[in-house]
Amino acid sequence: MYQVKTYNAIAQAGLNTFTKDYALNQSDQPDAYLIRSVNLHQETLPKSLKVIARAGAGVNNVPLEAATANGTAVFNTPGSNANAVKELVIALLVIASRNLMAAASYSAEHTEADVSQRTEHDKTKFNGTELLGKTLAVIGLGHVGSLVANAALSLGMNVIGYDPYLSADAAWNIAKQVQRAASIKDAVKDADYVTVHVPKNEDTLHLISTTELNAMQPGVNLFNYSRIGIVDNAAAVTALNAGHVAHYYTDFGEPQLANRQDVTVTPHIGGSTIEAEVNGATQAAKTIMTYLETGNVKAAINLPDLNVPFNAAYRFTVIHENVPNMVSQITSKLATANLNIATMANAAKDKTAYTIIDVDDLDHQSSQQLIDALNAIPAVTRVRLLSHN
Ligand SMILES: NC(=O)C1=CN([C@@H]2O[C@H](COP(=O)(O)OP(=O)(O)OC[C@H]3O[C@@H](n4cnc5c(N)ncnc54)[C@H](O)[C@@H]3O)[C@@H](O)[C@H]2O)C=CC1
Ligand SMILES: O=C(O)CCC(=O)C(=O)O
Repeated sequence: MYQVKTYNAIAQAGLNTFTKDYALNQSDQPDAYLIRSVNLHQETLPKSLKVIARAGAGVNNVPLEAATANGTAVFNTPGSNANAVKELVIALLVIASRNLMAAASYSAEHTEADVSQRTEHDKTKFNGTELLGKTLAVIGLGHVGSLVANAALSLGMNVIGYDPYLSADAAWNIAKQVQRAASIKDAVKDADYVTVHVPKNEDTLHLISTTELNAMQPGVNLFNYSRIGIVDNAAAVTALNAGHVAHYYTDFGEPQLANRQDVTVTPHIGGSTIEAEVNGATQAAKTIMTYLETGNVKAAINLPDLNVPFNAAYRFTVIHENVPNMVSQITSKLATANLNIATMANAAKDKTAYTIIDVDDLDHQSSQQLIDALNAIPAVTRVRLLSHN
């Protein structure tokens, strides 16, 4: 029985995906974590932990180096909540263009009779603009950014995208009318609205700061529905104070953004729809089961892709450092154990490599000895033995 520890509110419909071989509990010997936004950076990952699945996109709450050193695979659920973020950003574009926050709270501030008398008079206070023909800059054109860009096009906006790392697969999702910018400055310089949809990492910290804000035209509306820190909030506040940025919308609050008419902070609700939560939890549960039962890897954050049909009786999976001579050391241990290899595959990603070896016969007496011998190879971080039962 596999032990799965969950953190945060995980959609029950997703948890129902687990088969009877999985126990959901708070075990201190978990095989898997299924998480959302919990910050794991201060946690010591237990040695039993083979996989962390993040229901959602961002993995900045997961200590990736520690996980890799522990031999723990880390996955997210790409795209599972992208539509939810897209719809929220489109709603905010409409809110921004039509002064809708102020207009919608208007009736709450007046008595019924007063409203009926004043409506026609006061409506001029809430004049807006249309999105049709306005320009949106989208920084990051992955799962969320591509949906936002395409939806904005369908509203008649001009859309300029910037994403120097766009994958070939992701490029297929972007409408050809989205113009490509060569730099952030080029993307934002004529934009009425700027939205960022990039992962948080050391390269994207303060991606939008004073230089980029100064490159925007006065009156721009800025959106950060990615992560705190991608927009330099201190620089954004300076630009708001100068009247250069008209309004800043973000999903991530901090004290300097509080109590301002020109800032809207939503409480990290970008992915908070029933549909997105079910999608994410279901995808995460399936990922955990596939990895624990077959060792196969597709789109892990810290392991290379490796997909080998599991047809043999037994499978060894070995996570190790990406250094020379590992495969020969591993196979020589199997040779010493007099084992015939049915299938073998190896792949590497950055500093980490992963080897799968299938065998048809295995003497149970000596299997633990072999696991110990593989674990004793310097640079091996985790060995697992899988079988079909
Ligand atoms: N507010 C919320 O609740 C949610 C927030 N997010 C966040 O939104 C962001 C985007 O998520 P996804 O679209 O799913 O990720 P993704 O990985 O599908 O796309 C990110 C894109 O950013 C691009 N990129 C990376 N560095 C860049 C840079 N320096 N400049 C320009 N582009 C760059 C990548 O090439 C990629 O195409 C992430 O930070 C994620 O954590 C995602 C879902 C919900
Ligand atoms: O609602 C959540 O769990 C977080 C969504 C999010 O920020 C993400 O998927 O990166």
